[in-house]
Amino acid sequence: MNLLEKIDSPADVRALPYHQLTPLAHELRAYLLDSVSKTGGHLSSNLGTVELTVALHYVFNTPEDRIVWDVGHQTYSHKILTGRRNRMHTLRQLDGISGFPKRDESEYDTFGTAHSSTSISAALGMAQAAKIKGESRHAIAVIGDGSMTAGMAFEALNNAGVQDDINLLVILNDNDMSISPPVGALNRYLARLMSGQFYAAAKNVGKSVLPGPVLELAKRLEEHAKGMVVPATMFEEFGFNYIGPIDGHDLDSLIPTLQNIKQLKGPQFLHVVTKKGQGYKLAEAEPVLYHGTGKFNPAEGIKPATAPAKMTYTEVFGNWLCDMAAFDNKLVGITPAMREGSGMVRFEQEYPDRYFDVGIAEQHAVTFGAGLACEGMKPVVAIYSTFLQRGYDQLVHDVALQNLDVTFALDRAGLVGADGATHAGNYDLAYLRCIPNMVIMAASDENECRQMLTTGYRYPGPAAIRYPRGAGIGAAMQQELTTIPMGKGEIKRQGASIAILAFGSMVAPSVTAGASLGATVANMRFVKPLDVELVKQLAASHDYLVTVEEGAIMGGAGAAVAEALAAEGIVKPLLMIGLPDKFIDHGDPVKLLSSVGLDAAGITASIKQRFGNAGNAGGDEPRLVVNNG
Ligand SMILES: Cc1ncc(C[n+]2csc(CCOP(=O)(O)OP(=O)(O)O)c2C)c(N)n1
Ligand SMILES: CC(=O)[C@@H](O)[C@H](O)COP(=O)(O)O
Ligand SMILES: [Mg+2]
Repeated sequence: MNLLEKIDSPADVRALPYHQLTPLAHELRAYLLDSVSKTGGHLSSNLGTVELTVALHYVFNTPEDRIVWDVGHQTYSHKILTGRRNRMHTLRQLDGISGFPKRDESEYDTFGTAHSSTSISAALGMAQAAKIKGESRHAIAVIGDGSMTAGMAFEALNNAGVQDDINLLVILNDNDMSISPPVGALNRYLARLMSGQFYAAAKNVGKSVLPGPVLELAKRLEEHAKGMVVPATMFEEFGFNYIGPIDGHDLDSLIPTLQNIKQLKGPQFLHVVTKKGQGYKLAEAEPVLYHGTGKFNPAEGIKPATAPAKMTYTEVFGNWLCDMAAFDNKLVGITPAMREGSGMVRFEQEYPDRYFDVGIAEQHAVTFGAGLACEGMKPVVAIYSTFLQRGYDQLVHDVALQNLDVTFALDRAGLVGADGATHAGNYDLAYLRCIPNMVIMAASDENECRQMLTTGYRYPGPAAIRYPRGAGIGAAMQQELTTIPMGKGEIKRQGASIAILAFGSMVAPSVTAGASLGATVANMRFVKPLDVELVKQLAASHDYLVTVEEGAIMGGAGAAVAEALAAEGIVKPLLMIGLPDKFIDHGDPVKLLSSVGLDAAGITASIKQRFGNAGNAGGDEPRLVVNNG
């Protein structure tokens, strides 16, 4: 490890003699594998970008020259080379380094990423700023083939391609993988470019349409071109100077090519071909399995997971989807490139004709579902809460406004842990609740999640069911596809003085807190339509009301209760417990929930702090203060 230990910044990389760059890359890959196997994290994408990272920091004057990484999950080598090698053991842990680039973590992290396909837009902004300020820096966007499938990437290409005098380089890291195998026409196009068919086709076209002397010239060019690259139409049509495809693991290709490109003006597009998992055979063979890993022994590889004691909500969804598909042939399942994460592997196997992975294209996923619903199909859009933010206008404008029958299965609702603030599903209750026609449910356990999915699916309009990342509470599962009464909550425990109105994942800790306080606990189930009668009943029979949700307090479920009380003219002390108005960084999800008071102890403490000991069994006689104003 003697070379890597000398690297505290990219300047140290640039000071190395050229012949030491390949050994450095080898050491970097070994360090990466060792470190991630101990902490967990994104592995196969990082293994695939070792050489590209070394070459970029060697050729460009970082951080003056800006690198924007897309999705940003492949930046561990970048972090190691930019002074964070000794912090890699804290990766994605509370107060540790992020798994994605973060501006407040390092000057070399020029743009915070993690949601895909933002890099070209951001790099273009940086390039334009440099031009306006008369600065000669380069702006480089490194974007994967999966991330290239998002519309935002093409919005940026379209805009950049007509700005001829900027220093912008887009590097397409083409490993022919998303998380799952990539989908769509772009992947086929890139495969053609890589396979050389394009080159061969160009050669044949030359022979068939060129007259004598010009054909002779073409033949000479062809000989010359064999060692070069064949311009690809699409990226050139967007106004970029296209170079590639070149081997993204060969420093002897990467470095001179980047050095040449550095001398060019105007938008440049370099197509590099890499292998996801490069250099670690097990990851090369199974890049999906090694996309996001837990801790494992690299000598043995990731062991098949032993059946967990409790089912995950993702598994509940995946099983429900297959069960409902068997029952209803109008069901179609849609995922924006998250087949594994959303639990749809079995559904694809069993219902391939009704399974649609649309690529990293959340906007399209939602409106594609709307189109299906117009024709009487029953689309289920399986989408992480955070990624639905990408398809928000499509949900409002294309689904809710037309009151179309689309079901949204919102996984990763609430805090997600290691991925941190960019992936937290904290806002869906707030951003959905204000949309007319929406039904919004929050599952309190695995069985209720199944029932809510059925309820939402059978509801003839737009419905969202939110559930957290990870395992449930171990609830017994009913196999029947049963529904729950629309808009109705339920009392989980009867107490006095204090009533806790809990939503979704907060029901279980609220029941524990309620027991210690002698409080009543309601599982509200629906954020919309809210069970207003239950709210009124609890207000009439208790002195104090508390709402608890794993979502932003602002505009969330508690706000719905407050609005209902106000609408009914009921004045009652109300404490709203939920996620505060700040971004919550990465860390262990249990510790994160505790840090914001969203566990039983925290809920109890907040209630005691606000209402004193009113909650002790018995407590004051219930008083109803009605605003007769
Ligand atoms: C908007 C958005 N949707 C989905 C994801 C989840 N996601 C993370 S990485 C990834 C695949 C990215 O593929 P690619 O860009 O080719 O990078 P690779 O992993 O192949 O290096 C996806 C879908 C995301 N980060 N952002
Ligand atoms: C980088 C990215 O966005 C995905 O890989 C994400 O990290 C998946 O999250 P889960 O691990 O919760 O499925
Ligand atoms: Mg890829």
